[in-house]
Amino acid sequence: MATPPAIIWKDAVERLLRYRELIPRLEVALGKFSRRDSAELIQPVRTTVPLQKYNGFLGLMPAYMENDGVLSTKFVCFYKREDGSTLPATQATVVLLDPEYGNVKAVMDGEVITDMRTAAVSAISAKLLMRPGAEVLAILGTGRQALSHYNVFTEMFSFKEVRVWSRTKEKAERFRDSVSGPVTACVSVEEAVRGADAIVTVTRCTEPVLFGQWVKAGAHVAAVGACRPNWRELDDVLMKEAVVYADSREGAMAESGDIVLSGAEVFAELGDVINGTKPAHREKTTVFKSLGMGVQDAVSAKLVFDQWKAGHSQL
Ligand SMILES: NC(=O)C1=CN([C@@H]2O[C@H](COP(=O)(O)OP(=O)(O)OC[C@H]3O[C@@H](n4cnc5c(N)ncnc54)[C@H](O)[C@@H]3O)[C@@H](O)[C@H]2O)C=CC1
Ligand SMILES: O=C(O)C1=NCCCC1
Repeated sequence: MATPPAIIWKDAVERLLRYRELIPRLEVALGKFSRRDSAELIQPVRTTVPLQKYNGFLGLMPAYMENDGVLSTKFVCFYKREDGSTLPATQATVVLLDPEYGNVKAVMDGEVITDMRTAAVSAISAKLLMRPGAEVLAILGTGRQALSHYNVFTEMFSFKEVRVWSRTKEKAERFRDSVSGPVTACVSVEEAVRGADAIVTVTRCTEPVLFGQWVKAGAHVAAVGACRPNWRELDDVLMKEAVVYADSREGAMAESGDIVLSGAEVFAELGDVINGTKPAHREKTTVFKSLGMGVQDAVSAKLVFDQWKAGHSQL
């Protein structure tokens, strides 16, 4: 009989997940995904169920990696919250199953996984697409994803200046005061992004906040919010001028308002660049459109579970 599932709470996930172990595993998984070898990896575009009354969605994000023996699904609720709402933008749980028996091996907090794997994939996009010698990072938004992106970008790269923008100066200043490194709190998006080499958009907005006219030629943009086909973070000018990369082409075509409504073409997936089948246009303005993928959660959950098991076998 199967043993009861492990329940792995948020504080344990926080303790067990580390970018230095996560990032190389995500790079391998992105490459596998872009090879579209169903004997190795199956990950459909997520199913979304509207939660109309609450202005949100339930996303179901399964993934199966046969050779790695990993079967998982994430349940994530995400919301278009009204201004001033203190309710969370996303809530997530990851379930890890035994692919042979179908029993649940672990149920774990998915918030830390979502924060960290999303930021890690944006950092991979910057590693592949940002110009060498990048000095200025701008982050638009000051929520959970802003913090995880700040953490991994400052861990992986040596920016001389980090700027943040939020809709109120107080929020930008609160973010600045909550992190250990130097940050400039900006009062306008334009002030934050003018001259920036890397720009991360992690807002809950549904209309464009980042306009191409302010973006330095050759900058790299990791666009993380706006994950519905009628939501936007970036304007048409930027979408049409930039070379656009995505985590999943099918996901981007189905879910990204920035792509669907601008008519921009997805040039390549990050996995194509990792596999060497498509070039990294570092010399051009690049946009990485992130939607999030079940396989990113699967890899993260396996890492958490393996570390959790190792810790428990020593007891
Ligand atoms: N691509 C991916 O894999 C993932 C994307 N997301 C998306 O990333 C975004 C940020 O998520 P969290 O940091 O968890 O949310 P959060 O609620 O912690 O932070 C959201 C930030 O956006 C700001 N904001 C809210 N409405 C805005 C508006 N109309 N204009 C400008 N700023 C606005 C808030 O003040 C806050 O700074 C959301 O859109 C979420 O759906 C979240 C998880 C994964
Ligand atoms: O991949 C995810 O997880 C999410 N993507 C977009 C919306 C929130 C969660």
